[in-house]
Amino acid sequence: MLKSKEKGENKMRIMPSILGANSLELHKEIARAKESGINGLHIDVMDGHFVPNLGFTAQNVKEIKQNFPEMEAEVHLMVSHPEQMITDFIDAGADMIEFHFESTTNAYYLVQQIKKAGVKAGIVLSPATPVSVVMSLIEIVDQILIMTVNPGFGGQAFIKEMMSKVAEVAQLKNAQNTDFEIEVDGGVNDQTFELVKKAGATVAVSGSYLFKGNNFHERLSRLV
Ligand SMILES: O=C(CO)[C@@H](O)[C@H](O)COP(=O)(O)O
Ligand SMILES: [Co+2]
Repeated sequence: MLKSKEKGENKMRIMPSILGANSLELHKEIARAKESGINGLHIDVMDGHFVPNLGFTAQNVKEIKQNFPEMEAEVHLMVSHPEQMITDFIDAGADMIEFHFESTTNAYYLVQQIKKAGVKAGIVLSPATPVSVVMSLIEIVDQILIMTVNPGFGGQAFIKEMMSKVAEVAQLKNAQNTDFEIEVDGGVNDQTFELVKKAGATVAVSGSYLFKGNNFHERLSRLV
């Protein structure tokens, strides 16, 4: 993709992670985000194997899209063998599927498969994975996600050392004249957001910070 010309104020996009929401009131929680002007949701999928926790399913994604068709559904796969699952999430209506580089032996092929279905593809790097692994993918991915916590749970502390990786990806993006989003996920709140923005991220996932308070809108406005 060619780099877009427009460069004004770097207004970041916020993707609320519904893992931080009250699961018994998911419809209300998503409506709360929507009323605050949110147009996309981050949906964590876990298999109890790649990470020691369980998350949302393709059926959940389908129901979210049925109830909130205008919300972009960004699916974060934290599973072993993501290639065995992408069809389910494509059929469920996912708009973006991102999977961990560490979880598959053929990341390039998987990105191709996702994109062939008309869905955006993202690659995710866990904290220990260096940025260099994405070199062969930057021409074809829509998003690179730098994890700012170890994957698996919401509510963890932000790893600020990951900011050098975000800056490295931002530099690569400039140098290569390619266009993709740079996302961070984990521990993003009103204390850490500025670091993320300064490092060059364009999208930030935030779960517990946004959902655990009783004023979603007020918390969001402290970020953007
Ligand atoms: O993928 C993950 C965790 O593995 C995230 O999407 C979390 O759900 C973000 O939650 P907070 O750290 O913002 O509470
Ligand atoms: Co996530």
